[in-house]
Amino acid sequence: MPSHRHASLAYAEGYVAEDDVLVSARREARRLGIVPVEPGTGAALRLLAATLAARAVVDVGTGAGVSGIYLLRGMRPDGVLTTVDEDTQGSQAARRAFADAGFAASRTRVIGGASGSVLPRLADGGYDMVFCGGPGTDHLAGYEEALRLLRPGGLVAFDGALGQDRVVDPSIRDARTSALRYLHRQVAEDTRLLPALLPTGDGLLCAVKRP
Ligand SMILES: C[S@@+](CC[C@H](N)C(=O)[O-])C[C@H]1O[C@@H](n2cnc3c(N)ncnc32)[C@H](O)[C@@H]1O
Repeated sequence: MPSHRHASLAYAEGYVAEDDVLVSARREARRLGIVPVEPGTGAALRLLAATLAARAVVDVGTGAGVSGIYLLRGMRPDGVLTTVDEDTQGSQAARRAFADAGFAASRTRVIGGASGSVLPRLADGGYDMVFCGGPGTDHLAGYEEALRLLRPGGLVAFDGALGQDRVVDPSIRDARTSALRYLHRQVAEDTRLLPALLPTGDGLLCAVKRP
């Protein structure tokens, strides 16, 4: 790797500056022991939501609302973010962060519960984008649900896809890393999808559902 590669990646990660609302949501996440999306990943999510002119987005793993704020900032002004988390403290912090960011309560559906029980209740083909920001071990289930939830031309994105740089090391075979490798293969080979693995943050695996 060229000598400045790491510096370039760090530069890219911080390229889009975060405002006070995001800094405060990030601080609250840290206080609650939640790991939010990296700034570069957030900027990518906002970009993707804007490119889709997204009106309906699912955020799996609300955390303290950092990914949700980025998504809402990319969505259409009348768009609704459906965000799911089983942790009530994080969800309360996210509600406050969305209000601080100036979003009306009608723009968010903050649903408490495990993704495995909430996602099956959401409408088939009703969403422009699904962001899976929960644990990598849940991504496979998220992948199956996302294909059902997305409209044709919609996009799914998985955070943490590089598994803290463990995925590229073939000697590492723990369950989480193996599950991520399996997800990579499934998404790459799925003829219904057009994939790309973006090396932002801990890796953002994206795929568009072919129209
Ligand atoms: C990495 S954090 C998400 C951070 C958030 N996307 C952000 O950028 O602020 C992962 C979140 O997933 C939630 N989570 C983990 N397993 C879950 C499950 N099975 N169903 C719903 N939420 C889950 C955790 O409570 C945690 O808040």
